[in-house]
Amino acid sequence: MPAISQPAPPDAAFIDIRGVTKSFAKGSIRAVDDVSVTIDRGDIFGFIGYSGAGKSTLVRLINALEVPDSGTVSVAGRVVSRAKESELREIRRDIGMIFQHFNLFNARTVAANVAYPLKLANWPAKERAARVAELLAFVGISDKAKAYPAQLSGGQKQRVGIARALATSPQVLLADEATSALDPETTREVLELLRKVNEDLGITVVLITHSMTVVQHLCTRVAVMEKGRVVESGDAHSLLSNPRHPATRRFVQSALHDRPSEQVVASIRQRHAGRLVVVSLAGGGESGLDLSGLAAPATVVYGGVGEVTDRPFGSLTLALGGDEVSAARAVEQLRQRATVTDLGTASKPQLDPAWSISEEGDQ
Ligand SMILES: Nc1ncnc2c1ncn2[C@@H]1O[C@H](COP(=O)(O)OP(=O)(O)OP(=O)(O)O)[C@@H](O)[C@H]1O
Repeated sequence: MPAISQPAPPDAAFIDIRGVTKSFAKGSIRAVDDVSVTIDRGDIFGFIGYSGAGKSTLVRLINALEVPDSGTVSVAGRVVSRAKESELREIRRDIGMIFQHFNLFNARTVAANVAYPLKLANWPAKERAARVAELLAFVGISDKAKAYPAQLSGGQKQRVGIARALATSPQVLLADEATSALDPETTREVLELLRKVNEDLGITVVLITHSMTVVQHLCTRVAVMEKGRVVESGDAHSLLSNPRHPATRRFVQSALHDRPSEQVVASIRQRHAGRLVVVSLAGGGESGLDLSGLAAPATVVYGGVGEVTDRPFGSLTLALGGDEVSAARAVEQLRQRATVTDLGTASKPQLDPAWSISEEGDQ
């Protein structure tokens, strides 16, 4: 291994992005704006956010396809953001990447596509063939070794992409919208394969997605990006079940439709005079939220529930009946069991503007 001139700071995380800014068009587009994120070894870390948020640029900074204007990026103990040309090949061998449109060589067979990085790394032909066979078996397409990409389905093409990205035994796999071109069934299969890459091979997976499904099924940690900045980050389950930033709320809402907009609240109030509360399943324990034994009768009037990393999340809006005192007691009981947002009554509404998601804001 060639000498690497710049070791990462001693306290650096496995992937350590510190104060990174990257602009384009002579500084007029700030694609990544003072971002600091740490990713631990073994994480499945998702960058989420809408188009143009800066996700791809950030990931391209991790494998040194872009150089930051300021800040540093280090991966597995070395600074990649200022690596010399001579070091880049070594660094990229350690960081595999897969793409939305697979980026396969159409004129080469599956086996030749997977062998390509090994050829670049000067592996002898015999060892190359053995490694390719091993990789194709791992991704489950041994029978397609001699096929050409045009003869494969989207899911099979992404399996080839994954096998090729794993060829040189990287420590990190970057996935840029890797399932966006696939149907839901194939998406689930590819997500399972990525989980296997993480669990069986111990590879840290960093993915970019605008899909809640991907985050729900795969990510252990997430960072939400908006306008070049990371606006919220943390453990996937707690962040998605208790989103604080409006961008995160919109993201969860777009998939789960669990929280009523102001307009929906107004329409619910026409049918229910009592107090409305939104209870998040985040605090409801591993198995869900117990609604039994409340001091006031509770009617579910809105909500959405799903799973993240095999634990329930989402929220339910309840209309509490009975008198004011029993409703207040029921709210206290609910607060013992879950995170509660009190929307008040029609005569005393308490809608927190920061919490609410207007129809306009939904994307
Ligand atoms: N090479 C470039 N030259 C000029 N502008 C760029 C370049 N790369 C990215 N940008 C701009 O930087 C901003 C962030 O782009 P980026 O692709 O990182 O966002 P994204 O969140 O990945 O979005 P998408 O999901 O659409 O790819 C956008 O405004 C984009 O147009």
